[in-house]
Amino acid sequence: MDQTEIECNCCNDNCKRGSIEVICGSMFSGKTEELLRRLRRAKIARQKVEIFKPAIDTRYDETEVVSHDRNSIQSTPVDNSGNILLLGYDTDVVGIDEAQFFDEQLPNVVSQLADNGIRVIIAGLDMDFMRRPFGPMPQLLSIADSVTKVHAVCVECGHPANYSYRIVEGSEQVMLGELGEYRPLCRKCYLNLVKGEVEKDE
Ligand SMILES: Nc1ncnc2c1ncn2[C@@H]1O[C@H](COP(=O)(O)OP(=O)(O)O)[C@@H](O)[C@H]1O
Ligand SMILES: Cc1cn([C@H]2C[C@H](O)[C@@H](COP(=O)(O)O)O2)c(=O)[nH]c1=O
Ligand SMILES: [Zn+2]
Repeated sequence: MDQTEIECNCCNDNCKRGSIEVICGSMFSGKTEELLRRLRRAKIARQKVEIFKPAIDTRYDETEVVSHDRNSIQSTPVDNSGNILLLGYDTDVVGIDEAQFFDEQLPNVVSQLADNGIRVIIAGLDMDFMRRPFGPMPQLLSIADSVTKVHAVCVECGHPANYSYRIVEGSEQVMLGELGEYRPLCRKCYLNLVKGEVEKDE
């Protein structure tokens, strides 16, 4: 049994109780890798798996969920969370990547799926580049049966990184990007760079 999977005491089988698992952290923390690992294991267990991502996330591929290491899995891009309810109803496991980009109905949608016996596994950024809670993530974290917080490596000092620092201009919350646009940083290095920005402006 996976450490993060909920152990069932009533039987050793899949008793279709449904659950919500959330994987969160900064950019490059391994959220997508962890999502892919759990989904692959479910497929090996011959479970029916459906994977969704927001249609706006076209960074590496239109339809695949792709990690920064270029591991991938086929997914269905959807432009709102209601489509996940329609398309994910008749399955054992639903995977959702980049959950921060979905609308505020996503917590309601995943609750309905889990209440109908589906295991829902969600990966998303908990904070944006200004360390503000991102999209529906706070609500998802509060209704989750299990939460896994993963960390990247701070590119400045090598300590665990909790934040995604934006290195390009732009104050909009949503801006797709990779290492050319964002850097994973620990608290100390994040604050140092923000302080440097303020001093530059003065
Ligand atoms: N600073 C970093 N810290 C950790 N992993 C990094 C870093 N830079 C690049 N990577 C790569 O990113 C991979 C994780 O990618 P991914 O699962 O797509 O992360 P996330 O979905 O959290 O952005 C790691 O396995 C590693 O190879
Ligand atoms: C911090 C931050 C990130 N984004 C974008 C950048 C990427 O396209 C995704 C995160 O992808 P990952 O799989 O977690 O690496 O989100 C954004 O739009 N706004 C932000 O503040
Ligand atoms: Zn650091």
